[in-house]
Amino acid sequence: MFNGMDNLYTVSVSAPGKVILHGEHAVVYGKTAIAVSLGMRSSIVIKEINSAKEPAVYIHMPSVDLQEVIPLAPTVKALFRPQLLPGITGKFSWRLPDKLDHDLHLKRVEEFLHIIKPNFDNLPSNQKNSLRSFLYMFAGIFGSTNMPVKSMDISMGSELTIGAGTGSSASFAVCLAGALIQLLKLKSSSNYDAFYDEDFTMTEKETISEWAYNCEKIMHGTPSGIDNAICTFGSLVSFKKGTKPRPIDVRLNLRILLVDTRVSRETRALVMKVASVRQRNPAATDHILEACDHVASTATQVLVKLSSGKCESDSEAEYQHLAELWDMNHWLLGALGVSHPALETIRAAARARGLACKLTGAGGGGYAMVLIPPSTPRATVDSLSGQLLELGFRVTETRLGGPGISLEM
Ligand SMILES: Nc1ncnc2c1ncn2[C@@H]1O[C@H](COP(=O)(O)OP(=O)(O)O)[C@@H](O)[C@H]1O
Ligand SMILES: C[C@@](O)(CCOP(=O)(O)O)CC(=O)O
Repeated sequence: MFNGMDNLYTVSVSAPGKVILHGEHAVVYGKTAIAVSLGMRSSIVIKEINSAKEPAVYIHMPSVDLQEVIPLAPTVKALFRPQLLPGITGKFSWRLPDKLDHDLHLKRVEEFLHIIKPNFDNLPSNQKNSLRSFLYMFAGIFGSTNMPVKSMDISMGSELTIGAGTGSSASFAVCLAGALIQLLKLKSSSNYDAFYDEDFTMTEKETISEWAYNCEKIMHGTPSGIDNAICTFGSLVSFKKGTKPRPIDVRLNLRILLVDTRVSRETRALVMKVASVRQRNPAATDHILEACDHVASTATQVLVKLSSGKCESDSEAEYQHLAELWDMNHWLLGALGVSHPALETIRAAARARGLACKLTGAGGGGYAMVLIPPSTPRATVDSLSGQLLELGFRVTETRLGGPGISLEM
C-alpha cells in the first residue's frame, strides 16, 4: 500500500509454520527428512509513519510480550554498513546474506542492544532473540543500501505456539526478511505500480530463506536449514544433512488434526536418548533408521501422486497408503524410544476411528498429527476432537502443504 501524499509505504507479509512429516531423528544420522508447511501462519505489517518525535522503529510483538522503541539515528550510526566475511573484498549487498560477516554483525547488534537497553541481559530470552533478529536483519538489509529510512511501525502476529517445534522462529524470520525486502523494493522503484501486485520471485525467496537461516543461527546455533526453507517455499521440502534443502513443487492440501499433548520436551535430550539406544544396539537401530528413510521416500512419491489430482478412487487409495506410512513411521520412532504415553493415548483415540496418527518432531510429548482423508465423515472428526479435548489435549484442525511466504494485499 502507498500513501502518495506523504510518500509512505505499508507492507504486509505472512509465512507458514512447519511440521516434520517423516524422517525426524533419522535425519540426524544422514537419512532423508521431509517437512511440510502448516496452515497456521505468522504475519507482519510494516508501516512507514510520519512522526513528530525522534525518528524511530516502533516494535509490537505480542507473542513474546514485547513493545519496544528503537531510535533510528543511533541504529544507522552503529549498525549500518555491515561487513563482508574476511577474505572477501568489495561492499556487502543484502542480496548475498551468506557473504555477511555473521559473527561480527551479530556482535555489533549485541553491543548496540546493551547500549540502548542497559537491562538487556535481564530480558526473557524470547524477547532478546526477537530484538537481536530484528536489528540484525534491519541493519543487514537496509544498512547495505543508500536508501533513507523513515520511522516505522512493525507489528508481528502469529497463530503458532512459540518453542513447540512448529517452526515459529523460522516463520517469524521469513516474515521479517520478506517484509524488509519488499519495503526496500517498493522504495527503490520509481514505478511503484509495477511492484505492487507482484509476489516474490524465486531468487528473492532464496535470499529471504538465507536471511532467515542467519536468524535461525542466532536462535539455535547450528540449524539444519530445513525450517527456513519450508517456511519460505511452503508445500514440501526434502532434506539430508550436509546438503541444501530441496523444495518439491507439489500442490498439497492435507487435512489434519494437530494435537498438542501439553507435555513439554527437550529436543536435545531426545536426540541423546536415540544416540544411547543406538550405542547399545547399533545394527538394530541402523535398520530402523534405514526403514525411516524408505518411509520418507515412499511417502514423497505418494504425495506427488496425490497432488497430481487424478480421480477420487485413486486418491482414496493413496490416502490409505499415506495413512499406513504415518503409522509405520510412528512405530519405528516408538521403537527408538521417543514416543510418550500421551502420544499413545491420542493414537488410540484416532485408531478407534480408523485414522492414522504419528508424532512429529522430537517426540517425548510435543505434537501428534492425525491424518483426515477427504472421505472422513465430519461426525468422526468432531467426536475425535471432542474426546481429545476432554482428555486435556489442545486440538487444532488445520492443513498441511499450503503456500510459503506470501504478500498480503
Ligand atoms: N510472532 C513472533 N514475534 C516475535 N518473535 C517471535 C515470534 N515467533 C517466534 N519468535 C521468536 O522465535 C523464537 C522461538 O524459537 P524456538 O524456541 O526455536 O521455537 P520454534 O520451535 O517454534 O521455532 C522466540 O523465542 C522468538 O524470539
Ligand atoms: C529430532 C529432530 O530430528 C527433529 C527435532 O524436531 P523439533 O523441531 O524439535 O520438534 C532433531 C533434528 O533434526 O535436529
